[in-house]
Amino acid sequence: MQTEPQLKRPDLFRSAILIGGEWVKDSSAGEPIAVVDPATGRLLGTVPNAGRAETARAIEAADAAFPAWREKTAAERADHLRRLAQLITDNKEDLARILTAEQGKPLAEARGEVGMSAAYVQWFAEEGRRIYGDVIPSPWQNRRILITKDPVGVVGAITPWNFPSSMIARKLGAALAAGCTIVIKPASQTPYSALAWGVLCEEAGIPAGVVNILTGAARQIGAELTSNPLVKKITFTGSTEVGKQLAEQAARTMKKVSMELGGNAPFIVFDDADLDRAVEGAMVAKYRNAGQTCVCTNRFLVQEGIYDAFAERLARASAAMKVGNGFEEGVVQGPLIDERAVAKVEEHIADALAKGGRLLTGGRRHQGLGGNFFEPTVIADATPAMAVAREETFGPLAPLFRFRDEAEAVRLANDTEYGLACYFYTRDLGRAFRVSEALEYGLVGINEGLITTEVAPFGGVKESGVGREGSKYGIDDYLNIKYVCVGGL
Ligand SMILES: NC(=O)c1ccc[n+]([C@@H]2O[C@H](COP(=O)([O-])OP(=O)(O)OC[C@H]3O[C@@H](n4cnc5c(N)ncnc54)[C@H](O)[C@@H]3O)[C@@H](O)[C@H]2O)c1
Ligand SMILES: O=C[C@H](O)CS(=O)(=O)O
Repeated sequence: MQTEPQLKRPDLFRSAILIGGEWVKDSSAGEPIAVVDPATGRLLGTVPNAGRAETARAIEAADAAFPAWREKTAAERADHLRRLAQLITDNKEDLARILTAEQGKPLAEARGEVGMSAAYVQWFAEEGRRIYGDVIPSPWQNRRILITKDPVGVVGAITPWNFPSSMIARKLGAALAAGCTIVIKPASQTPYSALAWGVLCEEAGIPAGVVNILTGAARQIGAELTSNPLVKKITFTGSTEVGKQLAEQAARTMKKVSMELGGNAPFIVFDDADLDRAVEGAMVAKYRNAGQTCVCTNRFLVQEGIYDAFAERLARASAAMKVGNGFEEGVVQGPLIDERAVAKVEEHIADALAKGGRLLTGGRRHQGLGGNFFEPTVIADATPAMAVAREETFGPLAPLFRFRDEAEAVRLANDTEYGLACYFYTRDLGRAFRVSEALEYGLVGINEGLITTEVAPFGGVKESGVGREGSKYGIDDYLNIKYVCVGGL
């Protein structure tokens, strides 16, 4: 039995894909895909299983829509994006309920994600009007040098299940503001948030073909997006493993790529830290979205002088968290996305305990709830030999590593192929600058555990990806720079 969420606007809950302004149920890749509520296991509905044929049609529709969309003025495109941002805000409750139903996060977090989504769209509505070029002093008397920035064209976007709305906002907002058109493939676990975006894009007056949304066979859709010569850019958010595959595929037709990939965030607590602030920051940096965010702390590095006090406080706060269905009042941690995610957390815990880790709280599937629910877990005496030191857990597991001095903390923090987010707590100003400058990461939180905002560049270094989303930098990846030399003057 289908149990779609209760909405004020049931029309936002779409089980069809959007190609060239048409809602269709074509499924050339096989049977429609079942979407289940990760909290209850109940069927929410099915969505089309699109393959290469539908993807090629969507790319052609985006290509056909590109000339007229790019010819609009930046102000005209901004009007559409502002209307979209307002529609997202006006429908926040329904969009949040769809998000919690398919992804599981607590409703309060889902509302926050939808709010962030509107903020990204609003931000790029404004940024699109500030795509400035240059006039460069010419080295020649009779020539002038002009620099313009042009939209790249058709964009292929592939997004993850953990932030099914805001990961679209960061891409769609920048792409459309730049004058590009887009084909989006959301994760099969969470398609409904993306399809609701399609409804609101239509209501915002965005012309048919500018935004196309496909659900279906990831490999087939990805293969078409990365190989079709009409697609000029690929923007991907997801695991490093898949990101590398897509970048390799896209290289064969030299497409621009933006890659927002995996992380292994260290959270460093120095002896001089404000302990209350450090614990408060640790809770949000670890347990947001049940630990399923790319910027979640994966390793706690705690200086030996404050180690026991921090460990005791973090374990106590973790044990006090209310775990349950995201629709339930007061719940602060929902289910993990699926059985595979639960198994990975269990593997990391078993490995840590087998290698000398000491369990302080949690450590197992939630005894009362079962299913995909997992107890917030803190393990002390973690060491670099453990899997959690190198692999992204992507769940509610907090391993505590001990260090002696600043140099060791920096060495441990940087000892990873990832470089997305990191956090550290100190009240020493000199240390704040020394450590921030030494850490090899794209995002640094000093005495803060939640730093994402649309006004700042989001992205990583090393194997956490390339490119930046949000901020004044986020639109650059959707533009080509053109040098015009005007001669014979
Ligand atoms: N850096 C960021 O901003 C950011 C944000 C969210 C998630 N992530 C990362 O994403 C991962 C978790 O998300 P996930 O499990 O959805 O990642 P994933 O890489 O498994 O999937 C991401 C998207 O890629 C699609 N996909 C998978 N294999 C594909 C293929 N061969 N060809 C084309 N598309 C393919 C999926 O269907 C999904 O839409 C974590 O590693 C997390 O750190 C990073
Ligand atoms: O999972 C990755 C998201 O980018 C997290 S955030 O909400 O943007 O910080």
